[in-house]
Amino acid sequence: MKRIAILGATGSIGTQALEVAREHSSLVKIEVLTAANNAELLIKQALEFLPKTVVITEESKYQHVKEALSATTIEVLTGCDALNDVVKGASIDMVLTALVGFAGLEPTVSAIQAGKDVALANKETLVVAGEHIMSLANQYGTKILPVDSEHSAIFQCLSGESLDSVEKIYLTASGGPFRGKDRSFLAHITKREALKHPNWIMGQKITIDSASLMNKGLEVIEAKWLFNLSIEQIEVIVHPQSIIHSLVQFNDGSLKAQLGLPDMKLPIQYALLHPGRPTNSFQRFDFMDYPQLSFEKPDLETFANLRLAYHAIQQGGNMPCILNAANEVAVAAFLSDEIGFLEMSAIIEETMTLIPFILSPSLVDYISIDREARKIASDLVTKKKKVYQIEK
Ligand SMILES: NC(=O)C1=CN([C@@H]2O[C@H](COP(=O)(O)OP(=O)(O)OC[C@H]3O[C@@H](n4cnc5c(N)ncnc54)[C@H](OP(=O)(O)O)[C@@H]3O)[C@@H](O)[C@H]2O)C=CC1
Ligand SMILES: CC(=O)[C@@H](O)[C@H](O)COP(=O)(O)O
Ligand SMILES: [Mn+2]
Repeated sequence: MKRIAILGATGSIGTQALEVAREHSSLVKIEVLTAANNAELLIKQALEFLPKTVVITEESKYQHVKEALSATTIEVLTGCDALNDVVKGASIDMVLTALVGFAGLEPTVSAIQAGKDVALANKETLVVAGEHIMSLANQYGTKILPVDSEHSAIFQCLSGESLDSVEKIYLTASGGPFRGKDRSFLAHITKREALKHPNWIMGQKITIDSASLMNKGLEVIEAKWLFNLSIEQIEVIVHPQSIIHSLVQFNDGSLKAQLGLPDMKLPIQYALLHPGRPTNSFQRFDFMDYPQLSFEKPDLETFANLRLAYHAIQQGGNMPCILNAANEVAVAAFLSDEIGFLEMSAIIEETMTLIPFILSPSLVDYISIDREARKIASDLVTKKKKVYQIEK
């Protein structure tokens, strides 16, 4: 029985992880569930899975959750610091980081330091501090199991192989809803259009990241740290059908790919139950539904965010942290109709030029770098907001 804490249980990954837990109730026991705001869903989940502890980080929702669970023995905690404590519980084997954004970093560090394996969905953690996280996992002897579909694919392709035999990897990208469009088109798109991913149903932040290709940029950085690769060994290839989830090319030129329907339950199950592959009732692939799989080069001129992410990781140091923070601010501003789609890249690029470069930040430094980058990016949003409102 794997005893699991799910951070971000009410989100897209969190709810699908609970579907996996339902499917494999004899193999998975849910010990902890957390949410930020969605008290009603958290309560419903808690009453079904009866975890030891739940956390609602938004303090104003605490009393409501506490009262709703008063007839049970479930412990109810609140506040962001509770996430750092709850992952250390003696009864937990693995922590699934399914919360979104920089907020994933500290609980992941706490989980590793407590010797817990991490099923990592929260890619922002590795974008910000990948080198630290991987060396911490090494130091504490814990495993980092990728949940992100591309990284799960690479992880599966590497099973039984030596990392030394990898020539390069191909990270597949759907291209998002605006594949093939130019910048004049992107200047006028709405958030409704950007939130329509062609193949995946996901949380709002990652869906916008997919539309801008920032998601692929974050994934390049995530792959670098997870698999100890140089940036030159990571190539993005657009594959609009999202059936091949990524590929590894070995030194002899041979390629291995992992394929499947675009369904996150598969990589979630693989991470939670690794190395097992228990059977399940999930839908099977039918080749006749996909007679053609196609490939294209990504358009780095139109989709500047992918270029900026490559630039950030080539520079290293605090740059990926700045990129990530500015992106989180820009995506939130786009989602609240404060700026247009193209302004997101402009804000990220400008923020990256305004913060002094630091080559080797400590884990603690990342908290202040993130804060500073958010402040600068927010000021840029305020400036651009005025122009955007006039032009709209
Ligand atoms: N969705 C997908 O298919 C994929 C997602 N990922 C990655 O997985 C992570 C989660 O994505 P996704 O499930 O789409 O996101 P969602 O927005 O759907 O869910 C986020 C979850 O985290 C909680 N949360 C949000 N902000 C905070 C915070 N500051 N502190 C604590 N908890 C918080 C939310 O609670 P509440 O509901 O109460 O707001 C919710 O439970 C992201 O890093 C994403 O990039 C990777 C591959 C695929
Ligand atoms: C499901 C998953 O892993 C997402 O990260 C997905 O890859 C997004 O699709 P894009 O390829 O459009 O970014
Ligand atoms: Mn992905």
